Amino acid sequence: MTQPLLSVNHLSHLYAPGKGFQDVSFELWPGEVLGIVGESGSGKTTLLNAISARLVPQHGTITYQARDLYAMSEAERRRLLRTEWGVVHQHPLDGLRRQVSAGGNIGERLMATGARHYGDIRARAEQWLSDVEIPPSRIDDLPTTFSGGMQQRLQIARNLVTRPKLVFMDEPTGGLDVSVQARLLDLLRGLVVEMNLAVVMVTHDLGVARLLANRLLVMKQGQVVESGLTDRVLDDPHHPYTQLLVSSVLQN
Ligand SMILES: Nc1ncnc2c1ncn2[C@@H]1O[C@H](COP(=O)(O)OP(=O)(O)OP(=O)(O)O)[C@@H](O)[C@H]1O
Repeated sequence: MTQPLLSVNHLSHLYAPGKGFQDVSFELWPGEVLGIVGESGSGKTTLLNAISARLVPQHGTITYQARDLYAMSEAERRRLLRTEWGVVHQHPLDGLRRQVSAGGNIGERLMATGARHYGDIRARAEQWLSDVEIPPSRIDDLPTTFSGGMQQRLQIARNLVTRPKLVFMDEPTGGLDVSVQARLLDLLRGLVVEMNLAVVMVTHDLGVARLLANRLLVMKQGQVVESGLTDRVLDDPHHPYTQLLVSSVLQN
């Protein structure tokens, strides 16, 4: 491919001075994982919402496969979110349907891409449950009966079943126990490579960023203060704020 999957150009959205993000630009290529890191309140989630078509930004443009995202109709953006894109929320129940079984949560996304045959849908849902290490015997159970780690794995299965090109993740391992987190990270890393997924991931955890992201944007008070390859940014941070972030992790 000779063009980026996603181009973000001079994007801004401010709720109030210093609250939101300002003048953010970057490109994302197929198969690339971009981590957005920075302290709480630096505008990471607001930025993620704007680039994933869930918040109309005040300024700037986003192009997805050379098409202006906000020149598309609302219906087209919604279709993208149901098919070629995925969104993994920090709190899994925000990204799952509580009243629908685990299998139904996965099958629903398949149906959005045209699958109609009940037996096939169920078989693929079972396969995905097992891929994300949920016993397929739980296929008819409601997600609310699952542990937090299982819910997060179900949310990942629901998003990836349509083989999306681009997935947005907001603190995908936040709020989970350390051991559950480590297994989930391994699983995610494997899936990202295997499916050649492009990912934009918000995290305040530099360990998660190091494991998953190829490139990082470091945000402070709504502005990108540094960007580059993950190893370069974390091993040789140039901006004093990045240096502070990295050293505060080392001291912990
Ligand atoms: N809907 C909103 N209306 C007004 N202000 C908002 C709104 N959403 C977020 N903010 C403010 O914008 C700033 C950026 O918030 P945002 O959630 O994007 O930061 P963040 O870096 O993701 O932080 P965290 O890691 O704590 O989630 C914060 O000061 C927040 O209070």
